Amino acid sequence: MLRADELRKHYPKAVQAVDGVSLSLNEGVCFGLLGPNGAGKTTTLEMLEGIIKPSSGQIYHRGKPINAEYRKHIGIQFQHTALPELLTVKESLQLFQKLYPSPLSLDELVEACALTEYLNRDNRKLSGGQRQRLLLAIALINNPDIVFLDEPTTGLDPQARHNFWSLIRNIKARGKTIILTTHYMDEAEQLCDEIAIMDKGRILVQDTPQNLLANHFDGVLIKLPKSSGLAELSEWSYPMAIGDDVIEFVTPDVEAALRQLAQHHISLDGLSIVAPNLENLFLKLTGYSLRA
Ligand SMILES: Nc1ncnc2c1ncn2[C@@H]1O[C@H](COP(=O)(O)OP(=O)(O)OP(=O)(O)O)[C@@H](O)[C@H]1O
Repeated sequence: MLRADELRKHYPKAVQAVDGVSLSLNEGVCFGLLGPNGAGKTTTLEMLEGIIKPSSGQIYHRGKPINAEYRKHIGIQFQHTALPELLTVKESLQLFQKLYPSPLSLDELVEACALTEYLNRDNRKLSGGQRQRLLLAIALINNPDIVFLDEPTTGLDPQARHNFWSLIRNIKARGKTIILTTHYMDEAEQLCDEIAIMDKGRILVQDTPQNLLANHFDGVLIKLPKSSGLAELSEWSYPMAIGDDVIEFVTPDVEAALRQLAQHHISLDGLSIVAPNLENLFLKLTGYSLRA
């Protein structure tokens, strides 16, 4: 559906924002682009959307280099969009419908984005979650093949985020290819078939979340409070990550690790055993903690 070869973007008097990104996305996948602030996600997305030109590299849609036609096949939900003032949700959708030769009907948009209750509400009175749903409906108006979502749930409360996730799943079930950026690792784990983690303009890893975790972690993560004294031990088999309050290590053999802790008289109070998740992987690869 979409392929990018060796995309680079250099801004004058600035860093190399994107430094050789290649991607290949099949139809119907949900692809997540993750990375710390300034990693180059938005720049990559804007090149894939055809909004900015790469300094070098090429993008192909269904095997052909992208051109003016491409715009007709994509929908974009921008991170920051000003909605028309003094209009209701219904009037806004009708306004955007006029921009396209064969837009989706109001009923289809309202159903896809769960907007029935808010149709007659003034745009300015929408909550964060309702606003994002309207912006998603606007992105879907031309019935695109590919939908781009730039941090679609940033700033939403947990319930609104979960509601938005179910809309994205519905859109995916309609066969759309979805490309999203996010700072939320649980969002990527929930929604994405494939993810790429970027840093400093380059893709560090790209695969399914399951494969990435299986390839980077050999076992489970054991966490102990720092006060357990584990950090002070001179003889310990597993590499430890020591945080302000917590010590973590990965082990393929939980029983052996627990036996070792007991032999060293380390208290197991507050011990937890968890499966490593994308957040642990992100920290391992980039060394940054994530913005909430
Ligand atoms: N128009 C521009 N002119 C100059 N530099 C830019 C421009 N846009 C982005 N940059 C720089 O390019 C780099 C990548 O920025 P980009 O916005 O793509 O990162 P990001 O991963 O989307 O970050 P965030 O998560 O904060 O949105 C940063 O160093 C940024 O300052």
